[in-house]
Amino acid sequence: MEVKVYQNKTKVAEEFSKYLIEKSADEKAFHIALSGGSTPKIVFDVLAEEFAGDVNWRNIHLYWGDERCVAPDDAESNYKMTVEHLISKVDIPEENIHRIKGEADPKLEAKRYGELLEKELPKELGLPQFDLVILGMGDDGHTASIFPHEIELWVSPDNCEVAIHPESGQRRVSLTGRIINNAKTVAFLVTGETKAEKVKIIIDREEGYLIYPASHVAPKTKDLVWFLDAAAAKLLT
Ligand SMILES: O=C(O)[C@H](O)[C@@H](O)[C@H](O)[C@H](O)COP(=O)(O)O
Repeated sequence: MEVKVYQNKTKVAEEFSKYLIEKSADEKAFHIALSGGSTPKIVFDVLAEEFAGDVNWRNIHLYWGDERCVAPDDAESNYKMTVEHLISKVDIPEENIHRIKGEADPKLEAKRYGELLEKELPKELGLPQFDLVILGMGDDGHTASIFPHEIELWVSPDNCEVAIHPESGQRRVSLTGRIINNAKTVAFLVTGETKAEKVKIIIDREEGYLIYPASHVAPKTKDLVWFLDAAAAKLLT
């Protein structure tokens, strides 16, 4: 595991953009699962506005680590956020975009998306393998849409599950641990002071850390990188 700390969100976005460019430089398909939330917005803006010319978008295939069960034009949609902050600004072929259909029946969509991963992604150890999974972490230590109150979803035998947000009750389709931990690389993008406590507990594996889904992110390749701003990293020694 590698922990990279930068002074602010913009610097995190810039350094992650450079990291992505380096990782995806080979002339072959690069399959990425994106996260939702507010941190990626800044990263996508910087990537699209400052580094777009350095990425071979024809090789980039976008997927989502989770999606809210809403229409694709709903303000809550991770897909809509990604279109606004990234996809609308770069020359990525439409056929390279594999959204989770938030408007569909959640159970049926979790099944469909799980089958899509089997079909579209290369296999490693018999499971679909992403080149890169980008994750955020909630203040409660959730990641993707695996929340502490449903942590058993992490070990589901399926590629995707239907989760429920603990406060809003909103349903979501989420990748599960078997896919996330089968990725070649996992990058956490975590910023802001509200994350500092969980970042410390999880990275330093303090007592009780396993109740947080983010603590179960452990790619078999060991290639796990935390991109943090100083605020989220402030309790790390
Ligand atoms: O759909 C989502 O909301 C995300 O996938 C979620 O897991 C997010 O990454 C965390 O909630 C952190 O969000 P912030 O980046 O806004 O802190």
